[in-house]
Amino acid sequence: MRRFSCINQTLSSSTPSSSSSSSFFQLHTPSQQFPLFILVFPLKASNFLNLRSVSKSGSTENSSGYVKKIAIQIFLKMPVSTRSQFRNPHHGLKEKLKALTLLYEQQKQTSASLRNSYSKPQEPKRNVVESVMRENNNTITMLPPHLTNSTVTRTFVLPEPPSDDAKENFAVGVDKIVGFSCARKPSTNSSMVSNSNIVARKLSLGGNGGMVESEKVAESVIGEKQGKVVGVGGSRILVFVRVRPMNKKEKEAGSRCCVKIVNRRDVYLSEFANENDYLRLNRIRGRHFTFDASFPDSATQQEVYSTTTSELVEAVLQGRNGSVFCYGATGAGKTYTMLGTLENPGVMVLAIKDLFNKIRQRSFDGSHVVHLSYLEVYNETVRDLLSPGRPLVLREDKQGIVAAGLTQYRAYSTDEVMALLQQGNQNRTTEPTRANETSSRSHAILQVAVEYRVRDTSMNVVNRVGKLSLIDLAGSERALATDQRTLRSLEGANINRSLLALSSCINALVEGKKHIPYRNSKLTQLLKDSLGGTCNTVMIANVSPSNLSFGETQNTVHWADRAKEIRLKVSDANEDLLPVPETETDQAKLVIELQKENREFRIQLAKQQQKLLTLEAQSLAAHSSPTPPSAASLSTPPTSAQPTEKRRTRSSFLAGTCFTPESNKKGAELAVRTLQRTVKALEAEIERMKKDHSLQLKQKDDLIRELSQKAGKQAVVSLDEIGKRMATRASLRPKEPSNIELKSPNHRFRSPVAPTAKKRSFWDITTTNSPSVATLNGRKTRSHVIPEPTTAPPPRSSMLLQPGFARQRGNI
Ligand SMILES: Nc1ncnc2c1ncn2[C@@H]1O[C@H](COP(=O)(O)OP(=O)(O)OP(=O)(O)O)[C@@H](O)[C@H]1O
Repeated sequence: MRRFSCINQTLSSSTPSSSSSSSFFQLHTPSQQFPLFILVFPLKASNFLNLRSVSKSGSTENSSGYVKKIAIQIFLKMPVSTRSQFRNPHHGLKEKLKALTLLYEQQKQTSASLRNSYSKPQEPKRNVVESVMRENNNTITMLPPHLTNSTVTRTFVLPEPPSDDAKENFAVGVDKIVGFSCARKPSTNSSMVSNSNIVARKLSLGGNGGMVESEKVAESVIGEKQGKVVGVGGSRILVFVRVRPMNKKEKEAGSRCCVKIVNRRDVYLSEFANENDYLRLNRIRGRHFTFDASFPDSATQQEVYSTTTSELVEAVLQGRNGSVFCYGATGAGKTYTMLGTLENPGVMVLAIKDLFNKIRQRSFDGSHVVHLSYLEVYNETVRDLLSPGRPLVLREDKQGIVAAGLTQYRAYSTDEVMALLQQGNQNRTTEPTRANETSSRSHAILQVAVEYRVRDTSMNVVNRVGKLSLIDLAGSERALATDQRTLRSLEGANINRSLLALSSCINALVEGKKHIPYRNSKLTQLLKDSLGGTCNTVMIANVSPSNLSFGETQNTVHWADRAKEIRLKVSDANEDLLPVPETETDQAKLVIELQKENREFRIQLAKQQQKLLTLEAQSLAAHSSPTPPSAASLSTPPTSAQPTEKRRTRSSFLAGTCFTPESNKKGAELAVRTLQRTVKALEAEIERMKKDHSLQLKQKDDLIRELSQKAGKQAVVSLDEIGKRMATRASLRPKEPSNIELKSPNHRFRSPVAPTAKKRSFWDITTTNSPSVATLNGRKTRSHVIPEPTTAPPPRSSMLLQPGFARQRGNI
């Protein structure tokens, strides 16, 4: 018995906490001591070593053999059910699994508690399990009612957004499960913790697509500057991803967001699956991609345009080709991105507006001509959207693939283009499908060609043509996603066919194959220039945020990621040197020479003006001479006709002797004072002249009044007498020498007998025609005919009385 107890002790110490120890004790529950020995059999060799040592210490020889014997006896005495436990090979494994599960749970709880204490440092540490439970409870209250009944089994943790320059795929701990909300604002930690029956698996690296090696990034030609993606040299396609907002249908279906944009570039895809779907849970993968820029559902149309396309518009104006195309599942927002709505115009509209604005700004350097065409590829036929008719045939010429007979409209303004675009869209094939009410069933290509001529430095005429292709692809789709009706499925098949051809081309281009299968579809033929040619290309991948469209989203993002690797040929400006006729060259040369001459003259003129200003300044300084100007000179202000000689002599005088540099300041002060005095004198003179003038006017009016009163009293006199006694204002004026030439227009109204009167005035004409007026010296007038005033001197000749005459005071 002593030996047995020793063995028991040894066993207990060798298996302190393992599951085998627990089963060991369970087997001990019978009161007999025998079962103690039963466990000896499964024990390892080390235990036997212990046994041996015990037996040695207990001076028992061959103890193991003895023990074996007893054990066998006991074993044989055992009931069959108990014996079978030892034969079952899986029994130990099960126990091990149980122990591991327990260990895992413990570790999980520990990490949860650590995380909890990190996110909420104020909270006192508490039991790990309790903490996890509390989190879970929180989440339950946030879930929709149909989800709250489900069993809470897992904790979800949102990955910390990687820092801006993190180039690795995001990965969390092996056993962590991640998921995130689709709220526009960054979600809080608590909202990330989900316990529904839908679980999201950890984002893991999924194939090549997710790989963003540092070299790749370093090699990347993209630079991000103030939110703008800048392509350098356009050596590869720029790829962008745009997530549309969740629509009503998706919200009603209780779908969850499976796309998350981080740092404006990184896209995280997360698949959600029912937690009971074990097989699927094992297969699904979250993925991480990086693009040139990624737009969340809150991004505006303008943001998308300025980040993706505005650079292309600039390049088109320099004679380069550019194309933008949207790719994505049906209803993912391609048409919204390209066309937009009236309130939120899309890339096509914004690009055209921008193009015309830029043309207006730079129209000085050449004449721009804008041509526009709009076509669709529907069921593998090319149709003109601006003037619908028969299908068009694609031909290849030196410009590339062209649709023969396609209407090229010359556009002069943005409004005109808008109208054409609207007209084209009305002709475009759209049908409601299950996935989208206004599903585009065709690929639409709007092409704007800008042609302009400029002269280079050697006066050659250079013709530049830049083309911008804006492409709204039809949605890639599954037949189930649309309709099963014949026409729709045929459309779908054709759409998929062309998209498949597109993806084959992308693959071939990425792999650097010599043969690119452009000819597989009309779409790829038309996109040949955009994909592998000398063209700056932008691809916008549109995705839905809903987990119900996860498959389509993953496909789209996968292809977008592939497309990133497409290299483009270096694009030169499309320039042609045009032959210029000789006469035109001569004219152009003449124009240039004249312009040059003109410039020189302008410079000379500016210099002369400068000189004049200097002279005027000097003349001002001359006025500030120590001898103040005389009163006479003050009363007669200097006119522009004043001889400059005088000023020059003064300036030379100043420069010569009178003023030394020391006395300059004094002289300037003196000049200011003198000028002030001059100004005052001039003002006084003006005032005096004003008074004189008003006095003269008053006197003149008095005289007129007096004369007219006298005229009323006079009897009728003979015409001869009247002729002799007529008084006019002119008669009151001092007599002028007859040889003075009249210069002022007022003089025209003076006496018609004046030998200097050259023109007949309005007065002359009207009075000549009036029958009732008197005739003076054979000339009819409308003058005031008055009897001879007693005071007035007898007039030498008849005069016209005109208002507003200035006369000298002394004559009245
Ligand atoms: N960024 C967005 N903001 C607001 N609404 C959007 C956005 N993107 C798409 N939508 C809306 O989603 C719906 C489907 O978009 P749209 O028609 O552009 O999809 P699509 O990819 O062109 O589909 P299809 O390939 O079937 O033509 C439209 O009602 C559109 O207004």
